[in-house]
Amino acid sequence: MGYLGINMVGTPATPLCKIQRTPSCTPGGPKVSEEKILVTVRMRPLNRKEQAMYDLIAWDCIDDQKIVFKNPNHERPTIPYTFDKVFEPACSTQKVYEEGAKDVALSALTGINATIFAYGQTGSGKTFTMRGISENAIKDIYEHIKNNQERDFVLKISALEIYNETVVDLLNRESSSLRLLDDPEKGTIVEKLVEEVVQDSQHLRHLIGICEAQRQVGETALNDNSSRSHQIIRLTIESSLRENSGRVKSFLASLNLVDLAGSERASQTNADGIRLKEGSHINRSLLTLTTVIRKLSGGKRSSHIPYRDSKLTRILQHSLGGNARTAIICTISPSLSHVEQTRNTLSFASSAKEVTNNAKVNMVVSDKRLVKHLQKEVARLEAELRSPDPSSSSCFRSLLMKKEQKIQQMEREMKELKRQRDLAQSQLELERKAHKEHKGSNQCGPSSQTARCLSFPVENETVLNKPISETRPRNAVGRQAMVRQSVNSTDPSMLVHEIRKLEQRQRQLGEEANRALEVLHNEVASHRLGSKETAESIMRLLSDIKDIQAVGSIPEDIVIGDKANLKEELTRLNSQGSVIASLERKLENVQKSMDILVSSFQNSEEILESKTPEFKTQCKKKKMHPFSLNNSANMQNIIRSPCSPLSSSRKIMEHETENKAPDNNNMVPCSNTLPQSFVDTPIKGHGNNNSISSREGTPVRQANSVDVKKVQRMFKNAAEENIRSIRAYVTELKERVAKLQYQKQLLVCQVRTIF
Ligand SMILES: Nc1ncnc2c1ncn2[C@@H]1O[C@H](COP(=O)(O)OP(=O)(O)OP(=O)(O)O)[C@@H](O)[C@H]1O
Repeated sequence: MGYLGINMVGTPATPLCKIQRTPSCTPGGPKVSEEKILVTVRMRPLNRKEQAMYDLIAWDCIDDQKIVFKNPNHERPTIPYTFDKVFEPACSTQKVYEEGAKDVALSALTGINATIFAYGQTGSGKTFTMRGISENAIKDIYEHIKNNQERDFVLKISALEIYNETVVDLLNRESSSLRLLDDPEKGTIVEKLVEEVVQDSQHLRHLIGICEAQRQVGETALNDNSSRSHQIIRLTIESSLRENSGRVKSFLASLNLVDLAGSERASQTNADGIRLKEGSHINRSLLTLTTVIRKLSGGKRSSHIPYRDSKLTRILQHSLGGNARTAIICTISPSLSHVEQTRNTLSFASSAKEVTNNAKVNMVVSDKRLVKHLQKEVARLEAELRSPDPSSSSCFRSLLMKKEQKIQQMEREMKELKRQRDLAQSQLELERKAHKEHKGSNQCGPSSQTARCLSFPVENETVLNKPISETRPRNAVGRQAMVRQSVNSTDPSMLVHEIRKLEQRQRQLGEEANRALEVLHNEVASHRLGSKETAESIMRLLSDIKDIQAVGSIPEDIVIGDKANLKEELTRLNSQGSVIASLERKLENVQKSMDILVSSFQNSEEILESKTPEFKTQCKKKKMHPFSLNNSANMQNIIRSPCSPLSSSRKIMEHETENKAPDNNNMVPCSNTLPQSFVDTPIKGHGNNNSISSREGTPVRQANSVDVKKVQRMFKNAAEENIRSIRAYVTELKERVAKLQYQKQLLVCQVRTIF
């Protein structure tokens, strides 16, 4: 015997979520949803013992549904019992099955639980009837399977007996008492009850035979072969149908074939000892069964139903007012001697027929194809998670890296664009300020012509051509902005560059001043003007300016970008502050010297004019101070200078000298690095003192026929204008030095903020 490894057997109750609550039509029967228990009564014939005792038949089956107690004495009429069917003693088991069990039994083939009871006193024919019912059911079940090839049927069988309130597995006799467990969906189940798959009808019959053989039997006064236990044979039938959609619908139901122990009282069986004990247990289960039936029949479903008072009622709970179709065949003895037991049986049957069950089709809907597909998909995903595809992961990784690189590049571009925007904004601001300053500088004064002759950048021209009071704030803002830009760029080279530019400008100023003083010296010397002290003063000025140039020179070994060198440079610049102040003072002295020269020149003229011709002649003969006025050729040079600011004097001379023959021997080239007033004036010792040059390069011969007084007046005017020009130039130099000093101080302050 092969057992299926199912440890628990209960009334089939598929999971609620899988049950399709559709009314079903049992084979040959109506649709079922709610119905009362089918109760029939079978009366056996008088057995041999009863016949031997001349026992009377006390019951009469007046029709197929009514049975009535025959009153032997005819004292009073009795009320017949009415049931679904009443089978007289001559009725065959086949007919009992057909009319009292078949419909219910075959419900299990369509997913409806079914239970067939045999209830009656001992020896009334319960076992006899149930054997016939089982046989017919097996035959019909397999006939149905044979006629329904489109469905797949699986039959399983389990069998137990309840003996003295102990559950015993009839298919595994070696097992001990089985426990009953409560399952939320299936109800009461029997733990470890063997359930075996049935191969065919013969196999089923064979197994049922084994169960019969295993059952507890004993001899009683009423039955030589009395069953002393309640036997439950359970057939579980599962039928499946494959639909075109791939879904599978399965019916799952059980058929309980129950052969109860005898319901007689112990006294009636003359029981004592073991039989008495058996009877008490038997009666306990039967008493509970009766109580349950009576309560269920009274319509008291809401009240407590004592299913749990006996193992029999616990196991058969679904069949008693639950999800099952139930048929009870009450077997009775016809003999008058057992009339009371028969009355009890009929009373029980009368109650049972009032019990209503609520049978449902137990259908399991499973989409095996879908389930298989999902299972495969899950398995594939799990495998992929465990060992991800290297190609796909590397592809994702490289894609991610590319994205990150692109993001970084965009961030860099954004940063650069922001930087360029900020730079453009600052440059625009500087340009705007420079433009404003440039506009202001276009309104330059009389000295602009001289300033433009200097080789300074336009920016400096702007500064230099403005009065200090006006240019300082603007210049400070522009310079600060430039230095701020240098600081912001953290480039020390820009600071050094700025310092060097200032130094260069200072040096250029010094050179200009030097040349101016040299010209002045020559001029004074050629005119024999001034005193000896004046000449010495000018010489000292020349020497001082040369010293300033020497001091202002920048060491060439400055390493740009070196902080230490920058600090040294800063110190040096600070020390030059006093030098510049000194220069400023000396330029003031130059100014004073100019004033003295002018006054001395005027005095000389006055003295000269007051002298007699004799004195003039003496003067010509006498060798005078180097600054004597008898160098008329140099006077002419100054007067005739084509670039001199004194254009009126030049025009006069041109007018006076036109139609004169040219002299090619006294040509002096013009220089572009000096103010025109000085460039076009030959420096003494650098050319022929007796020659006269013009801008056009046409030599002018000395005119001896010109009136001396007129010439002297012309010389006087020209000298006065030249000296005024020199004085204005020196004044400009003074202003420029002051501006440079201011710029340098500003730059020094800005450089200090870096450190
Ligand atoms: N309808 C019947 N026709 C002929 N014989 C029957 C009929 N019913 C029962 N018998 C016979 O009566 C005897 C007792 O029957 P059975 O064993 O089935 O009684 P029982 O109710 O099962 O008793 P117990 O409860 O003690 O097991 C048997 O020998 C059986 O053959």
